[in-house]
Order: sequence, then structure tokens, then C-alpha cells
Amino acid sequence: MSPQSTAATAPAATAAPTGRRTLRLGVAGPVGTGKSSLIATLCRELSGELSMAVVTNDIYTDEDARFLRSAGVLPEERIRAVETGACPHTAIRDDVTANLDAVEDMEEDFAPLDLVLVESGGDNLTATFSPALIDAQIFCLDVAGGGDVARKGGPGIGRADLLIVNKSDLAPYVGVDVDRMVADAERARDGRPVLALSRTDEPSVKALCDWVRAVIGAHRSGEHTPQDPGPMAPHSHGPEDDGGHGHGHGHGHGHGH
Ligand SMILES: Nc1nc2c(ncn2[C@@H]2O[C@H](COP(=O)(O)OP(=O)(O)OP(=O)(O)O)[C@@H](O)[C@H]2O)c(=O)[nH]1
Repeated sequence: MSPQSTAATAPAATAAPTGRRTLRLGVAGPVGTGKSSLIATLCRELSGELSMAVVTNDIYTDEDARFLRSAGVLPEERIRAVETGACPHTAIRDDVTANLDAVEDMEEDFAPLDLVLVESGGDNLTATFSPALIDAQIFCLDVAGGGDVARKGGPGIGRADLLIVNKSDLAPYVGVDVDRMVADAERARDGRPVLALSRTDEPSVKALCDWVRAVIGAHRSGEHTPQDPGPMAPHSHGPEDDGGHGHGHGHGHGHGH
């Protein structure tokens, strides 16, 4: 793989003097699907064997970073917040400068890092990371969003490196057939992996960790190629979307959640 070779503005992931190469892994998905919890789980499970850091994105707050710090899953200084001040997808796709700065700072401050997790602010079904920012990405849905969501497709569902169907423990309470939701998602993904996850289901947590380890291995050996799932669908903001705070980039979302 040639990491970030697609973007002149994106230098290759910092090759630490030891030769270890950091995997930059994005986690995107609609609001409340469990992105922060998934990242907390990964930190809890993997920080004993990997050197890790986290960059969170929120529109106006550092709430996700505070949640992760209070969870005590990593030393506080390894968790940093980027306040996007605009739609989350802007900072992970259109102008990734603030995130790239944060990721590079982390890689420099804690070299050698094995894994930097970048959490997108909760957005809609079409928000994905630019390969100028990350090497691989997880897209996170949950059963509470409804069993039909996986069928709706879109770049994250269709082409993220891993699709998570999260909170599988809640499926009986929300009338969702997890196996069917996973099968629908697999159909939309041309063989790319789908994982039903619950933080309370150990085998699923282990499968998630194994996937991350495998991507790190492939990244190091040059077998992993960052994919661009594709851009946002064209869209436009109505005044009610704007909430009076002025996005300034003239579009809106079809929130799918
Ligand atoms: N039952 C259950 N609840 C979960 C699971 N994972 C996360 N949650 C809950 O789902 C809610 C949202 O989780 P978060 O991790 O904050 O979701 P998020 O996607 O980071 O949310 P935003 O940052 O607001 O977009 C919280 O109440 C979590 O405790 C899970 O595996 N099972």
C-alpha cells in the first residue's frame, strides 16, 4: 500500500524511527450508534498490546473526548478533541486539515504509535472519511435505527472497510432480526465484512479486535490499500436544518437515522 498517496496534502503516516507505521482508523456513522463506545471498547481491549491514541470530532463540544477520558481507557493526553464548528463530514472529508494536524501531533508526541482512532461526529448515512485523513474506516449502524437501514446503502454502508451492526443485544427489544440485517448489509457490500457487535457480547468484541489487528498487519506489510467510499450525495440545507448557526457551505442532510 502507499498510504495517502492520493493526496499531496497528506504525508504518509509517520514512519517512526523504529519502522513501525501508524494505522489511522476512522469510525463514522449516524448519531448515537455507539461510535464512542466502540472506540472505548477497542482501547480497553487493545491498549495493552498496541500503542494507541484517539482524536474525536464534535461540532461544538469536546463531549466525546470527555466521555473517553472519563472511561479511563487510555491516558488522558492520548485523547484529543477537534471541534469541527460545522457539519461533521466537513472536517473528515472536505477539509481535513484540523484532523490531520491532530493526528500528526499525536503521532509525533507518542511515537511510535500503532493505531490512531479518529471518531467522526455523528452525521448521516452518507458521511465518510477522506483517504487523505485515514487509512481504513469503520461505519457504524445500530439495530435501534431499524432493520431496514442496512438496505438503504450509501457510501459508508456499501464501501467502508468494515460495517458494524451495533447493539445487537437490543435487537429483541426493538424487533430487529440481526441475522437478516447482517445479510442485507452483506448484499450491499460486495463481500466486504459486516460484524454484528455488542459490547456485552465477548465473541463479537474479539472479532472486532481481530479485524483491527489484521488491518494493522496488512497496513504494515503494504497489503492494505486505503479506499475512498465516495463522496456525500448532493444535498442542500433548508433553513430548518441550519438551526440559525450558519453552516456557510450551503447544503443539508437526508438524515438516515
Ligand atoms: N445496549 C447497548 N447500548 C450501547 C452499546 N454501545 C453503545 N451503547 C449505548 O448507546 C448510546 C450511544 O452510544 P455512544 O457511544 O455515545 O454513541 P456515538 O455514536 O458515539 O454518539 P454520538 O457521538 O452522539 O454520535 C449510549 O447510551 C451507549 O451506552 C451496546 O453494545 N449495547
